[in-house]
Amino acid sequence: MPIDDRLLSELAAQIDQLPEPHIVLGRDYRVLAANAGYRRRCGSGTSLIGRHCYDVSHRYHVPCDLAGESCPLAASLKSRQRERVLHLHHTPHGEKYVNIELTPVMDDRGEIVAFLEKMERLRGAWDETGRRALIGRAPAFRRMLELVARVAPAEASVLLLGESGTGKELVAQAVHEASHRADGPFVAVDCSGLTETLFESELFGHERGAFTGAIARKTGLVESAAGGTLFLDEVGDIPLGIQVKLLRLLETGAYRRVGASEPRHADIRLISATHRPLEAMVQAGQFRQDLYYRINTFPIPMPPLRDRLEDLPLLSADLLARVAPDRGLRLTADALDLLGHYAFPGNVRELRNLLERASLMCDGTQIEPRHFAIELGDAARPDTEISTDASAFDMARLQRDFLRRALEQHKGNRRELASRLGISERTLYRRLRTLTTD
Ligand SMILES: Nc1ncnc2c1ncn2[C@@H]1O[C@H](COP(=O)(O)OP(=O)(O)OP(=O)(O)O)[C@@H](O)[C@H]1O
Repeated sequence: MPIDDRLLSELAAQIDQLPEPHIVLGRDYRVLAANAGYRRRCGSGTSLIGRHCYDVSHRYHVPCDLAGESCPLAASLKSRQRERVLHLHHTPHGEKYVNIELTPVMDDRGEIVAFLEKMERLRGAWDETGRRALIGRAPAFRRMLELVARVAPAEASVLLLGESGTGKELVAQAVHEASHRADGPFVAVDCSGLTETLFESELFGHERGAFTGAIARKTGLVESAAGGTLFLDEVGDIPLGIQVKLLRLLETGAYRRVGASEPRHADIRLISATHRPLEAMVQAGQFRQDLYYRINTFPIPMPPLRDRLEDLPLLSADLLARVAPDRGLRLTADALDLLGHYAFPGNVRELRNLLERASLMCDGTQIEPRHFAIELGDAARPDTEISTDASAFDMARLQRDFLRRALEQHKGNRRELASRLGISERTLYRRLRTLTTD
C-alpha cells in the first residue's frame, strides 16, 4: 500500500522542523523525503529521493539484512513498533557508527505505509577518525557496541566483562562520552593491588589527621567524579570492607571521608570492569552478593581479539599509525596471515606491543613475517600450522639481533628496556647473557 501524497507532505513538513537527520522511507526501502540535516550528512550533492536507503548509507545493492547487517525496516515491519540498531554508515566524512531509529507510520486502517527514520551520530570515542577511536567492525565487536549504544544514554550501572587488553577502559570512556554526563568528569580507578586502608582514602578521601601521615585533607576519587562517571577497573579486587561502603554510595549517594563524621554526597554513574568470575567469587564469599547485583545491572561481554580476527587489518593499520606516526608502515599480506594464526592471549594490547616491536625490527616500510618471528615463533596457536616462512628462520639468531638493536636504540635503564620489550627483567638478563656468550 503506497503512502498518499497528503500524508507524505505532512511528514516531510514535520521532519523539516527537526534538527537531527531524518528521512521518510517507503516500505520498498526508497527515500521519499529527507530533511536538511540528513542531506548535510549523506547528501554529497546528488539527490536522495527515490534511492534505496541501503544504497545511500552503505553502497549496498541489496537490503542490509541480505548483506549481513541487521535491518530495522524489516524488524519494524514485523514487530509494528519502533526499532533501533547501530550501523556503520558511509558519509562524505568517511565511515561512521550511527544509531538508526525507525518508527512505523500507519494509515487510518492500521496499515504500515511508511517509516520515519532518525539518524543519530555517536559522540566521542565512536568517531572512527578520532584519535582514541574504537576500531572494529566484526560481528562480535558490533554486538558489543550495540549494547554500549543502548545503555550509554541511561543511568544504569554497566559491568564490562572481558580479558585483559580487550579495550574495557576505552569502552568505559565511550559510554561516558555518549552519555548525558559527557561534559562531566570521567575518573578511572584501578582497584587492584591497594591495601584496604589506602584504597579507602584514595576512593573517599580523608580528613587532616585521620591517620598517621595524613598531614592534609585529601579529596577522594568519588568526589572528583561527582557529576560524571566513575570507572572501577578490576572491581573484583575491591577489599570486602570497602565493598559495603561502595554499596552505600551506589544506593544512597552518601559516603564518608576517612576520619570524617559528616557524610558527603556525590552523584556518580558507575561503570565497572573485571576479568574475574564475579559470580563464582560471590559463591565463595569473596564478593558481596548485594554489590554484585547492584553493579551488574547491564553486563556487556567484551569479545577477545581471537573472536574478531577479521578486524586485524583495520586495527593493525590504526595501531601502526599510532606507534610509529611518521613512518607509513604497512603489513604485507603474509604478515597479516601470520597474525591471523595467533591466539592473542593479551588481546589488542598485545597486538599493539607486537606491532611496536616489529616496527623496531623493520628498517623499511613493509612489515614482513620475519619481523614478528621472535614473539610468534613459540607462542603461535599449537593447533595451527603457520604457513609463512617465519618458521624457516633461525629464531635464536633473530632474537639476539633484535636484542642488540633494542639495546643500541634504548637510552634508559634495563628495567625500562625490559618493560618496553614486554619481558621481565630476569628474562632480559638471561637473554643479555646469551649475547656475551655468542
Ligand atoms: N577496539 C579498539 N580499537 C582501538 N584500540 C583499542 C581497541 N581495544 C583496545 N585498544 C587499545 O588496546 C590497549 C588496551 O586497551 P584497554 O586498556 O582499554 O584494555 P582493558 O581491557 O581495560 O585492559 P585491562 O583489563 O588490562 O585494564 C589500549 O592501548 C587501547 O587503546
